[in-house]
Amino acid sequence: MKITTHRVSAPLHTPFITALRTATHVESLLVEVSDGELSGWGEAPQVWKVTGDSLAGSQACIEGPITTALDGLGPDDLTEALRRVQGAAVGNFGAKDAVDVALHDLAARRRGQTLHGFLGSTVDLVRTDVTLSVGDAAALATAGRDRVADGFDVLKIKVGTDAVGDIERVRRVREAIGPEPRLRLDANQGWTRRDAVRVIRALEDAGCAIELVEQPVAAADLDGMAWVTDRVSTPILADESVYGVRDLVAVIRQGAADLVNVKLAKCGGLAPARTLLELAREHGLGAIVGCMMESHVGVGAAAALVSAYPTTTVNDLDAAWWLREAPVTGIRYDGSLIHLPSAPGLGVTGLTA
Ligand SMILES: C[C@H](N)C(=O)N[C@H](CCC(=O)O)C(=O)O
Ligand SMILES: [Mg+2]
Repeated sequence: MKITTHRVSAPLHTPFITALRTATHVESLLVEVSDGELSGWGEAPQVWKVTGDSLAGSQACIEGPITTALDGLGPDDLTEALRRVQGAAVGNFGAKDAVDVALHDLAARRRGQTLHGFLGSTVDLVRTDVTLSVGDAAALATAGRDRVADGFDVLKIKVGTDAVGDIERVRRVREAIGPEPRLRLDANQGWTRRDAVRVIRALEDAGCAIELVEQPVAAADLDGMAWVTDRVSTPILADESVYGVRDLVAVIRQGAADLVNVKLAKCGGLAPARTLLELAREHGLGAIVGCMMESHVGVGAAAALVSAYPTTTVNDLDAAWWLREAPVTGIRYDGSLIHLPSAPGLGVTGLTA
């Protein structure tokens, strides 16, 4: 098998702003694994402020230890190939994700199947929420109304930059969109535990009907997250606190959250993501599948996953919707619905530009 990497810098139509970072582009390494005839595709997004993965680091890992680990292996032994990818290096989840997905994609194509079909799915539509960037109350209220008009019925508001102001911002969005659309919040680690309880209780008292609050406190502060989870009625979703199985076990043991956000770029691809979803299910923890700011390749793989392994609520797979133009063919958005491709694998036929 031959592995080729392509650096992609794709502009967004609107800046994506969280408590951790501002992105104007998706910066990704697209990875192509070829058997000489067919290619499977995967994606390693650069997210310095979340995973710490960079294009250069992912490229070095893929061209170095991962390529060495796969040396001499044919495309038919998917299980062994996936095992070798995970064992090739410590960390480097973006690099492992890209090659894991590309290997799955190649295996699906070799059978003439879509990736979601290969994973066992019989559905080709997946629902997503849409994110509202950090902003002032008026801008958020307008963006909320616009997204509902675009056909989204689950909105995720980025908060966490200023706890007191967050209460008013969220209240204004709820007022602007009315009672029907679901609202969820993502603080991206921006609050202290006391801020988190104060904000969430204020929103509960104001009747804002928040579906869930994602990563209220610092990733490493599981005690703090458990403290918050114990003190509010709104479900708490662990994101940056959970990369792999060890992290999820810690969250479960401490009762630190009600749900977990599984992302391919945090755990290293489809195989480890399935393990996490299974573990969450066995322990009665809710789960969603999310994404980093990444393109149709990474989001397409995550959408294929949830079409085969349903989660407990609507997933957070809007990243590719933010792109001004698609750098590859594959999934397509229609309001809150993601149409999975009918072409083999992820439906990627090469770079469009
Ligand atoms: C894109 C998705 N809706 C999202 O919000 N993901 C973020 C991290 C994305 C990034 O910073 O690249 C999250 O859930 O924290
Ligand atoms: Mg998050």
